[in-house]
Amino acid sequence: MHGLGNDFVVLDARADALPAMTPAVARALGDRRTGIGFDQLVLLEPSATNAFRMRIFNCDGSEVGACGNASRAVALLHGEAVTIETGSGPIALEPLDGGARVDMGAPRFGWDEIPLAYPMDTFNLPVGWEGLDAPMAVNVGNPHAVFFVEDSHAVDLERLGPLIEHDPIFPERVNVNIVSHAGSDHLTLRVWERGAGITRACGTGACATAVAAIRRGLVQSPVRVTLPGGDLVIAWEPGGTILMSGPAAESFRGTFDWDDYS
Ligand SMILES: N[C@@H](CCC[C@H](N)C(=O)O)C(=O)O
Repeated sequence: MHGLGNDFVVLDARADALPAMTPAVARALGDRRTGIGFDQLVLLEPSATNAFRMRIFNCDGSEVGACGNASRAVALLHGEAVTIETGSGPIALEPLDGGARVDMGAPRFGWDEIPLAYPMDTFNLPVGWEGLDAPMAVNVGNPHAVFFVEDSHAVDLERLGPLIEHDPIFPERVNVNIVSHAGSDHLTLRVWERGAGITRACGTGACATAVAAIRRGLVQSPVRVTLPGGDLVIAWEPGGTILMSGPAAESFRGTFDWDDYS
């Protein structure tokens, strides 16, 4: 499945259990030349607290708490409104025609909630990397640094993305968002994803970016966020939860032999 070209392999183990997923199996499946290939692997499992549980693995094998685009894909697959368990708490999915709306929960801004290595002002982090300065740090189920620039396409994200992702001030690494202001309710965004690199779209990146831009007074909710793969609409009022709307699609279904990857 994919959401704006951010692509996923979705394994549905809600009714029939699969062998245990490990970082090594996720990495092997995620290899675009020797495996199936994806930005994220999504594993659906039974849940003790909600309708079912969604686990998310980046293509480097790391397990993470949230994925906005995959949440819309899972909403489409499930086909009816449902609240599910994720590593970062429950989220509410509502399928729409050709996509979904997801309540991603409330953003968090505490330095230890991002998390950062030590106390810092998360509204304007007092740090910079070669001209990329003073990002806002936001956790929307996963950690994001949001940099506002004049022209997001002029930034060498391929080179700076991994530098920032692995900077020791982010002990759990970070997703890197480069945003330019396109209008009073419109932003343009490119994302270097933690554990996956540059993707065509990042749903949580769009959420973190819209929240950061609203907090800085640059735009008003709802915000249209244009990513290389297309547009998402993000609604958020301070103190509330984030509503993300956008498309999702199924690409194909198939089978593979687990033994080839373990
Ligand atoms: N593609 C995603 C985010 C996936 C997880 C992220 N790379 C992380 O490590 O936190 C999205 O659509 O939100």
